[in-house]
Amino acid sequence: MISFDNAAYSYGGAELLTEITLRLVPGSFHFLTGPSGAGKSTFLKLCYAELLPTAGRVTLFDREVRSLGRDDVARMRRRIGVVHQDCQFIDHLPLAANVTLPLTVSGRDGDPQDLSDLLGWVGLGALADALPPQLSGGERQRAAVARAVIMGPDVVLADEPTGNLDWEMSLRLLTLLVELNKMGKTILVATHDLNLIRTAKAQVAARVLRIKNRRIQLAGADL
Ligand SMILES: Nc1ncnc2c1ncn2[C@@H]1O[C@H](COP(=O)(O)OP(=O)(O)OP(=O)(O)O)[C@@H](O)[C@H]1O
Repeated sequence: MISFDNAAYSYGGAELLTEITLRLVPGSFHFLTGPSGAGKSTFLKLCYAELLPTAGRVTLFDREVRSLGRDDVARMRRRIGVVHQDCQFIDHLPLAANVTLPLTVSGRDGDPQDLSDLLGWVGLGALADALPPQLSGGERQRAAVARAVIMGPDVVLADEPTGNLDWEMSLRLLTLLVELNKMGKTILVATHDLNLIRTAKAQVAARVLRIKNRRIQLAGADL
């Protein structure tokens, strides 16, 4: 689904990530961890072709990312939902319009019942008309999950989705990600919250990738 073959990335100086060889198979659940600045967000960006590897190969849905034209990338992105670290909502649009923005941008009309079901699933059914600045951090993150899945992606990538949330809200968000995985979606969550990873491991067969010395390794049971 997403595979890295001896891939590397550099912002111009020394390589930030190097010799990355791994595969995210359909239906898998991975965490990505590592110290601040290690390259977690950069790795996620490589996973949705926001960045192209500076060496080696990254393949999305059996296509090498460097061979993709602009339309191919747009098509690919519909299959990959991203929960961004900072949510990036449009403040003057109500929550429902923010969540359906990916549909609007691609010229599709959403089914109002589907939207209502989706907002209900993330626990925001009563806040469809609220403006983003009126939402709490946890509500914003759950809205970001709803927006990431509105196009029915195969893969969901989340960048520190619980970064600013208290533990109860973090668990609620984790539950949504676990449920998405149970629906068959491939999940990758960047986080430095080891408690969250330990808790998740009781609920789902999650594997942990760790960035160490610019490389990404599968972490053992030593979490
Ligand atoms: N556009 C850019 N140009 C140059 N350097 C960058 C750019 N984006 C990120 N970096 C640098 O690359 C390194 C890795 O950044 P990245 O955001 O991928 O790390 P991270 O592991 O996600 O960090 P955090 O946990 O703090 O979010 C950092 O040193 C950062 O300053």
